Amino acid sequence: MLKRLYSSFVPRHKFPDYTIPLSDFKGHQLRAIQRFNQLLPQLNLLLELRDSRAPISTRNVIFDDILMNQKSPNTKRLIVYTKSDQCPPATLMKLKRWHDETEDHFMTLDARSVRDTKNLIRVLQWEYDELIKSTVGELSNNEGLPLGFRILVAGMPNVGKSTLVNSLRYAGDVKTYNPQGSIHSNISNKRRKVAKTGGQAGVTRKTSECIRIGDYRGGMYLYDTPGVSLPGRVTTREKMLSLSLCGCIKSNLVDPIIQADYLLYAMNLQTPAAYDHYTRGVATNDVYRVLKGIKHATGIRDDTGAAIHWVDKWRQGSAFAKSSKSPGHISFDVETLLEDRYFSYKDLVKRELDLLGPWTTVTAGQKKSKHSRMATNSNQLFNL
Ligand SMILES: Nc1nc2c(ncn2[C@@H]2O[C@H](COP(=O)(O)OP(=O)(O)OP(=O)(O)O)[C@@H](O)[C@H]2O)c(=O)[nH]1
Repeated sequence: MLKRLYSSFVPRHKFPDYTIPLSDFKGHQLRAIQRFNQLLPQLNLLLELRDSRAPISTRNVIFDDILMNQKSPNTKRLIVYTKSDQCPPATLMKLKRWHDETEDHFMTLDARSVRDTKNLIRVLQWEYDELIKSTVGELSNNEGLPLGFRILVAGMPNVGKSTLVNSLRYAGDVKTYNPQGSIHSNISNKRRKVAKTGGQAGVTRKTSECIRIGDYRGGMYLYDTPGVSLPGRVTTREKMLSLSLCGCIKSNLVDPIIQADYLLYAMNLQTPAAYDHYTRGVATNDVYRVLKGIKHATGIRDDTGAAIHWVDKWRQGSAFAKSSKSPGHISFDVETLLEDRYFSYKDLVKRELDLLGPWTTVTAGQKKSKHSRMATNSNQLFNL
């Protein structure tokens, strides 16, 4: 029955040309970038987090630029795609191909899972060993470097940085560990929570002090950082919508009905079964038809309220959790649906670096008067 209804359905292949803001860049994010630049010479690894539901949109070209322009190119990068529990399997295959092409190291994980975090710790220990081998020449018994292994956890707002920092801190300290029993277990021990987490963008406002994880070779040390958004000139309308669905920009920046329409657009390109319980099994390009079904199912009275409710469920990742008939997860980035001959990740990286251009004029640690500081910031924001 559903198949028959879908077979005549043609999804939109282009999203309508709505006007929406193209940046959510804030003053504290600029300060975070200044702090990155300050810390860079003593860092061993940049742990760059991206949301696996939107691997393209949550990629921040600013980190590429910072790493490329570092004076002593010692800092390595490991890309971590979080929220793997909500990642469509097809995206995983794409990630492997893309990163093979660019020769980046990457992994996917659920930042709340002790098992996944333990795997990450093993990778970090391996990186630490490699660093010791390359600097000292050989590995000796549990001896580390004088400053330990220093890691900066960075990424867009709300991708799960603080959650991962808490998990790493917890998993690094756990001495007895049962891999079977620990899958997806939440870090519930509040005493171990060193970083504040939350479902909204911008919870972390300042780069943390060093946080020690475990005692491997004298310890590994983390810095938790505020999420950094994209400058306006490297964003697109679709990117902002994707970021909005992931919670990486303030939820009220874009009209909720437009967000709901984008969600519908993405679902139609993947699986209308993700919403058709609201439309009696019918696939549609009409967002108001879906909102009508949501209003009916929830008792919400207005379209905006229904749109907020629907988008929020997807943003939090709870939309499928309660449904036994889950048709799978949705990618918010439509690039992940394109065949390789229509989309090249490598080209995208290059294109975004060109678009960003020479922008890193922020000099770390400069002391300025309040007035000149505000002027610099607004000029830089203007340039962004
Ligand atoms: N399902 C799922 N949820 C996650 C995962 N990682 C983080 N979250 C949730 O995502 C939300 C944001 O997590 P945070 O750790 O606060 O994100 P952040 O990157 O530190 O955010 P900012 O402080 O705004 O930069 C929280 O509600 C977390 O519970 C994950 O791997 N899977």
